[in-house]
Amino acid sequence: MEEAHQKLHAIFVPYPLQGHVIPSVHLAIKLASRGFKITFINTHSIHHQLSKAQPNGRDEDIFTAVRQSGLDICYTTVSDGLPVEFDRSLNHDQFAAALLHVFSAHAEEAVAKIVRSGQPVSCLIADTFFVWPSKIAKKYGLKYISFWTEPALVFTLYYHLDLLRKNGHFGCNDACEDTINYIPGVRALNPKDLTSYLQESDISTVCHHIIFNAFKDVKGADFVLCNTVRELELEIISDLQTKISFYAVGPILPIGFTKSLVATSLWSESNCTSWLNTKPLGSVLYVSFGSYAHVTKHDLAEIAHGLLLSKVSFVWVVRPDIVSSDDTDPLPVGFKEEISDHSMIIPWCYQLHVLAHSAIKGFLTHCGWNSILESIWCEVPLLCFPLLTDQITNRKLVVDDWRIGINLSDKRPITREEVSKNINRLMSGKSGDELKNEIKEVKKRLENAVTAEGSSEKNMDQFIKDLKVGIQKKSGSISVQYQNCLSNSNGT
Ligand SMILES: O=c1ccn([C@@H]2O[C@H](COP(=O)(O)OP(=O)(O)O[C@H]3O[C@H](CO)[C@@H](O)[C@H](O)[C@H]3O)[C@@H](O)[C@H]2O)c(=O)[nH]1
Repeated sequence: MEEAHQKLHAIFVPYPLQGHVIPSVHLAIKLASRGFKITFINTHSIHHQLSKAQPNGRDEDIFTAVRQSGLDICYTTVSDGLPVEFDRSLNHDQFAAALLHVFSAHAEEAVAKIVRSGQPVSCLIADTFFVWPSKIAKKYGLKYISFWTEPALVFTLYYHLDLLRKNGHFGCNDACEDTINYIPGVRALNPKDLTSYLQESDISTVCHHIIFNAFKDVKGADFVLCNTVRELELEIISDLQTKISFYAVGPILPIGFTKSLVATSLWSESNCTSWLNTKPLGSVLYVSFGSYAHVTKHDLAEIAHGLLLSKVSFVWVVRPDIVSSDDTDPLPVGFKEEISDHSMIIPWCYQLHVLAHSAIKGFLTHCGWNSILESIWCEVPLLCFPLLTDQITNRKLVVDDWRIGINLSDKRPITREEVSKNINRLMSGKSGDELKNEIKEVKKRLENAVTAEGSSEKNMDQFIKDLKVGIQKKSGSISVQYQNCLSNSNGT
């Protein structure tokens, strides 16, 4: 009874995309193992895809197994405003518009329902890319904890949009090409390393509206948790902490690397362990472009031919919608036959297992932030082919700052010769060894951060302490707000 009384109850709403759901699930587990009660809310669509991807295809509460292990995590689902079977990958802008304009109503209804049920709720944890959490948190008297799943560098760029505008680097016809040296905590940044959205001249798109509104909303957050490590982005984080309650708590990865107890894959995982077991140590290239970005048919063909030219063995994740979900067989004719048993093509896998396998030597990646953290953790150097959003900026961190990866190509469009040359640079010779040594050093920083005395663990302790103090201070006003809110929603 005593323990139940002290438990902090957080409602957790992840952004309904694979690269956000995975770290959100693991953050939820981390918080639950620190004594939180969590109510985790997926969209119906994410839940449907997770269920379909399960070997048994069963429509289950994804947290059943962790609850049986003693963690207090409840699970529910809510509509994102679109029919479950709607092809969100093919109709990206319509999906993004639903998240921008419609999802808040469904999210609010879900929050209101939990609050009205009489359960004591103290906070709302939601992805920074949502445009509504601070308003809903305020209405229901909850602390708002914003979860940022990209590096702190990208957060600070969006946070300082006004500075980028003022200096002619964003939102003008002829964007200035001078080095960006005025963002606090960021030493110098070439405009070509800004996120794709910050480099576009049309800033009236739905994604821009999401960014503008989300970064207005995050200014009302009580806390920001970021999936990064203080030692990797020290100056940026130090500056952000002078402005907001920002905590670096990464890398948020499944503990111990054993298969996660919670289903987090949106596609069925192919098992390539037996095949990898037949390959010599450090001989295979892992290729994956994450869950979200599309590759053009031209680039896909050049990568395919470049892989063949390199003669390196590879495991390539070719998602069913990698080019587009209405082009289900986009690889060059005869490619699959040509690779035979030398290499492997799969639609999806449990990436952490593959990266951790001793046969894997390098990772050709789109530079999604989770993939970068996972690759560092497994000490696998990266071959970078960023496609959009933060991936452009993440490449700069990997290649220019930390020197743990190289570019797939310095020119666009990419050519098969360039692809093959750089695969061989990564997989053999001096540059491969240098990258391996560097990545071992960076891995140490990640590893140290999550030890009991490490920065991320301490930041997590501090966050929980600060949250409790904040909740205690606000408890008087919370109950008043909460009562008002209940009266309003009951129409009294
Ligand atoms: O076959 C696969 C391929 C990927 N993954 C996992 O899927 C996640 C992919 O995440 P990420 O590498 O970050 O790429 P995206 O799916 O593209 O993630 C989106 O979200 C990220 C975090 O916000 C951003 O950094 C990216 O740019 C954005 O596209 C990782 O955890 C991978 O381990 C698998 O489990 N199996």
